[in-house]
Amino acid sequence: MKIIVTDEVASEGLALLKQDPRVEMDVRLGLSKEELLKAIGDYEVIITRSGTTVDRDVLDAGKKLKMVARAGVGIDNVDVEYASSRGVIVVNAPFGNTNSAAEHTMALLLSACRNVTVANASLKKGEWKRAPFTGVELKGKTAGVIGLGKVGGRVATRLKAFECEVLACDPYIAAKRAHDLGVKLVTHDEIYKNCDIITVHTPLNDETMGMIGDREFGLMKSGVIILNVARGGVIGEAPLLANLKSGKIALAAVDVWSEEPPKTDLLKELISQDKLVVTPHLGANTFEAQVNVAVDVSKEVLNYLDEQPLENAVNIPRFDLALMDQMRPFLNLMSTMCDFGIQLVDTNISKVSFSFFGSIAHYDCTPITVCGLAALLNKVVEQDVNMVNASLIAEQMGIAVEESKSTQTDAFSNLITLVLEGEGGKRRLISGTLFEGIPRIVRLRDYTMDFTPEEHMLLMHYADRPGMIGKIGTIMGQHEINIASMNLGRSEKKGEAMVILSIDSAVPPVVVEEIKKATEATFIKALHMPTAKCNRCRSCGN
Ligand SMILES: NC(=O)c1ccc[n+]([C@@H]2O[C@H](COP(=O)([O-])OP(=O)(O)OC[C@H]3O[C@@H](n4cnc5c(N)ncnc54)[C@H](O)[C@@H]3O)[C@@H](O)[C@H]2O)c1
Ligand SMILES: O=C(O)[C@H](O)COP(=O)(O)O
Repeated sequence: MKIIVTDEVASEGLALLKQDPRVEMDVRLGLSKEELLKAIGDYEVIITRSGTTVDRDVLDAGKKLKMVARAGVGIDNVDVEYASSRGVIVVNAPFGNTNSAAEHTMALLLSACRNVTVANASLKKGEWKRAPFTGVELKGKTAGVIGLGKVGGRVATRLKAFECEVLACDPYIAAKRAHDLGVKLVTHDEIYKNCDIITVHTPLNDETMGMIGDREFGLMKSGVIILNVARGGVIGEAPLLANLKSGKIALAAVDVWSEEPPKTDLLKELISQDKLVVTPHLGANTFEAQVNVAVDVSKEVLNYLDEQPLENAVNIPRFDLALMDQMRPFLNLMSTMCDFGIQLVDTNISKVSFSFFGSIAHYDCTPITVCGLAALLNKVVEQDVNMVNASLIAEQMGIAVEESKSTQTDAFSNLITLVLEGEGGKRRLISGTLFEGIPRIVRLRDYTMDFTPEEHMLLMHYADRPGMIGKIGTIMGQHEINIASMNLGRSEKKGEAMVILSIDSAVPPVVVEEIKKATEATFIKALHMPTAKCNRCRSCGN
């Protein structure tokens, strides 16, 4: 697999990939957009930081691209929605630089409060000035944390250690988190009105872009201290400059910019302000954090190569890692049922229903549904369908997807039912379960069955009468096709029968035709299930 690394990523992480014989890696830093567009077509994985914009152009040019791996938390530089539509997995490293960003926030806050940067420059110039650099203390101040996630939570804890009263605002967290951190949860406006120090720790998105602008600055106390170590643009840069100049903001510190590196006159003027401490996006730049995020994304790339579950994919529905071992056999069952079911459909599909019964229904089954959808669509569209783009492709094709769950079940502790509906209301129903971790199909239409799908099978439906099995066996024997097992479902004696044969090799179309004639089958289909090769194996779970 060819990997391109376009930002500085710690060698300790990349070493994990380099030592893998399946990986061919090129580190190409400082590429212009044109250069990246030219190069990206050769690669299956791009490893980046915030310095590389992975937009539509890059994703379109990345014809072989399977994964965008962001060695850090913010993914605002990646067009995740477009990547998803193209089936490209986006992973990040959401934990490795949290502490680094929180410590950097405190470093900037203390630098601003104690005039460290300006006093440092003054002394280095040969001056000895003390009174102009008189600072302010954190103790006793009210500090507001906007975004009480991983970084915000750590900043809150550190502010408390400095004896600040901490207010926080985050509409998406449980009140318990604020309670556990010992901070008071308030509204955005209460933060603006009451705080001496305000620090933002939200992602940059449509909701948070320009979140702090003229109105919000208008609500703030005079002499407020403002920090942005989250993303450029969360605090409006023009109003920040205006309020720094007017003195409404006493001090500020900014690590992140709407344009990096900053080139506009506005940003240059903002950066030049004495009351503003600035750094060039250094929040995550500690040796510790860089090793952490590099190792984390490299492990994700290896997980992808090994077909193991991804821990930090941002555009794939997934189970909690703790549940993964328990759920993997159900993913296999679902793929098997879908591979089987789709071969029975001879019209366009208009609706797919996935129903989960029994103890499995206690869990979020979305990953199993999406896995099934991907298995189905892979068989019907040219495009490569995976768990990233399956739902989107179904929507584009006008296929309705339904999921239902019930903890009630009759005979099995767990049961999954797949219903495929085609044109003219044609329905195919398949129910499956796991016996000791192995997929079993236990219902086809209204027939009770019991078989483990195998690589080669023959399914048929005919009027049950004596001698049918013998006829089938004779024809198969004449063509030297060995029957491994047979399962028969009947609604009543001498009624209709549904028969499934597992065979050791494929049944050629002429033989299918011969059997059809001999049995007067109303339905007959030779099925090929390459994915079922492993169904007899009890250990690998593939
Ligand atoms: N300067 C750096 O180098 C650096 C380093 C790490 C993280 N970051 C940035 O810091 C930010 C936070 O990172 P994190 O790891 O803590 O992310 P996180 O996802 O753990 O936390 C973000 C929090 O913001 C909250 N939030 C979202 N919208 C909000 C809104 N409108 N108002 C209030 N809260 C809102 C979310 O509920 C979440 O709790 C991200 O933008 C990340 O990119 C920057
Ligand atoms: O979002 C992040 O992880 C931080 O902002 C760090 O970005 P960087 O990896 O470009 O330093």
